[in-house]
Parts: sequence; C-alpha cells; structure tokens
Amino acid sequence: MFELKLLCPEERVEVVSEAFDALDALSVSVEDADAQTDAERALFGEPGMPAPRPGWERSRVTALFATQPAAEEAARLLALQDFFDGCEILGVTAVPEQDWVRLTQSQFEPVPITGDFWIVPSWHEPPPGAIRTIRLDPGLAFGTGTHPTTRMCLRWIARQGAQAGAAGLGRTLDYGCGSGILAIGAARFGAAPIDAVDIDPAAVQATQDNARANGVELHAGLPEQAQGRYQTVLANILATPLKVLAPLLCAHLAPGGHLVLAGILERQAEELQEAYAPFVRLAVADSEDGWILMVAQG
Ligand SMILES: C[S@@+](CC[C@H](N)C(=O)[O-])C[C@H]1O[C@@H](n2cnc3c(N)ncnc32)[C@H](O)[C@@H]1O
Repeated sequence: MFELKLLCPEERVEVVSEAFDALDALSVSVEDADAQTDAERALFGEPGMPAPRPGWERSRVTALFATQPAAEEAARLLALQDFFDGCEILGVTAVPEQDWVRLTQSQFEPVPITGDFWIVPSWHEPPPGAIRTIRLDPGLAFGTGTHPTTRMCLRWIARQGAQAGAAGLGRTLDYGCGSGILAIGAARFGAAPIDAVDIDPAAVQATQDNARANGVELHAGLPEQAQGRYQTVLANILATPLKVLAPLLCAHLAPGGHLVLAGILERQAEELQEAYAPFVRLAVADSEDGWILMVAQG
C-alpha cells in the first residue's frame, strides 16, 4: 500500500479529506503537523480566556491507497483544485507490509489474576498452571483485565471464592458488567445464579457472547433485570455513579452478603464511605496504581 501525505491549513482539512474519500482512498487520517515542535499550540482554553479555534493551525493529512499510481494520480488531481490553495504535497511513500492481526493480538497477552487464575485471549493457549481461566478478546465493551479496577475485583473474587469453598459466592449481581468479565470470573468460583446488568446494550450483548464462549450460565440484561437480594454485589463503575447508586446497590445486598465497589481513586475513599454510611460500612480492601477496591458486608 502507498501513503500520500499533505500539509493543510485548518480550514482546508475537511474539504481535502472529503476529496480523498471521493478519490477512493482506503483511509484518511489527520494529525497535528506541529506536534512536538515549538509551534505546537494547546487546543484547550485557559479559564477566563476566549475559547481557542477548533482544529490545528496546520494538519498533516495522510491518505492510504492500494497502489502507487492511484496515490500519485490523487496527488495530481488534488493539486489542480481551487480549494488546494495553501496546501502542500509532502510525497507518496510505500507502507511496509505488516501482519496487522498478529500485531494487534500481540498487544493482548494472558493476564494473571492469581498464580492459577488467568484471563487468556482466545488465540493463546492457557499458560501452564492456569487452573481457572476467563477466555476473553478485546471488544466494544470495557473489561479485558488490563485495567487495575477489573483486576482488583477479580482478585477479591478469587480470595473470597477460595475462602467460601463449596458455598461459593452465592447469588451474584455484576452491576455495570461491560464485557461480563467479573460475572464470568465469579462463575469460576462457584457464583450462581448470576445476573449481569449494564445501561449499554452493547455491553449486554458482549456479556451474553462472552458467557457463552466461556460455557457460563448467566442472565444479562439492562439494570431493571436486577431483582431481589444477592450474596455478592460487584460494581466497577466510577465514584460519581457509585455514589448515586448507593441506595439501589445496598437494597440488593443480602444480609451478611458482600458489596464490592471499584472505579474509585484513593482520594475518593471518604466521599464513598459517606455516601454508603446510611446503609453499610465501606472499607478499603485493595489498591493498585492509585485505584482502590472498597468492600462492605450487609
Ligand atoms: C468500568 S466499566 C466495568 C466493566 C467490567 N465490569 C469490569 O470490571 O471491567 C463500567 C461499566 O458500567 C456501565 N455503567 C455505567 N453507569 C452505569 C449505571 N448507572 N448502571 C449500570 N451500568 C452502568 C458502563 O456502561 C460500563 O460498561
């Protein structure tokens, strides 16, 4: 494949990008041509100052073409247009062949939660010693195990699951399930039955698909699907929604059950404790990279 690169003033970027579409470019990308130089300008405004103009002063526009003649013909045609005034062709270069699938896959390696509990992409063999695995590929919904908040929840599940033994984690609610990773992880430690809910229909679909791929039985749906009390309530969202959800999540917590909250920064611990104080006593149970896990018993 071949790349045609141009320099464009901000006001020409849209029309040039549309022209590339019309010239059958396979893709078009736009970058700040002054990035990492003294001429680079911030796009955000200072408080009290007028908002800056949208877009960069000068953009580097790159269009991808299947062949060198197609890229050179596009450059020739563009240079003839009135709207090309102020733009400059930087050249056509060959793009080295890459195995894009392999390159993307290499960025997602198996993730250990404990010594024998791993998240493993579908294209990998489970590492030796991985007794329990969650098979999961990156997709549209949050939750591949690369984020500390997800990992802390899974560590708690593994610890609690091991302690609970045959009793397992009991009836479990994964509130804000994303990819369904926590629900599937809980199933590996004996949680049943499991409800996994999310406000995002794409997350509900991802959870259903991932559960099926992992041979896990659960009920995925929108938040109204959460009904009654649960022995384990997991919610990895963010501090603000978690505060708003305090009465609802606590109403779903069975007496003696565990409430497990993540998506909270260290400095937000007290505000979460205050929001949940009318219902339960939250305590910090784990931390990683500035994020904390907070747990309470019903
Ligand atoms: C940080 S992701 C966590 C995904 C997964 N549970 C994990 O631990 O990796 C948060 C998820 O909560 C969902 N969410 C955000 N606000 C919500 C709400 N008020 N009710 C239900 N789900 C919500 C988002 O759509 C998103 O999928």
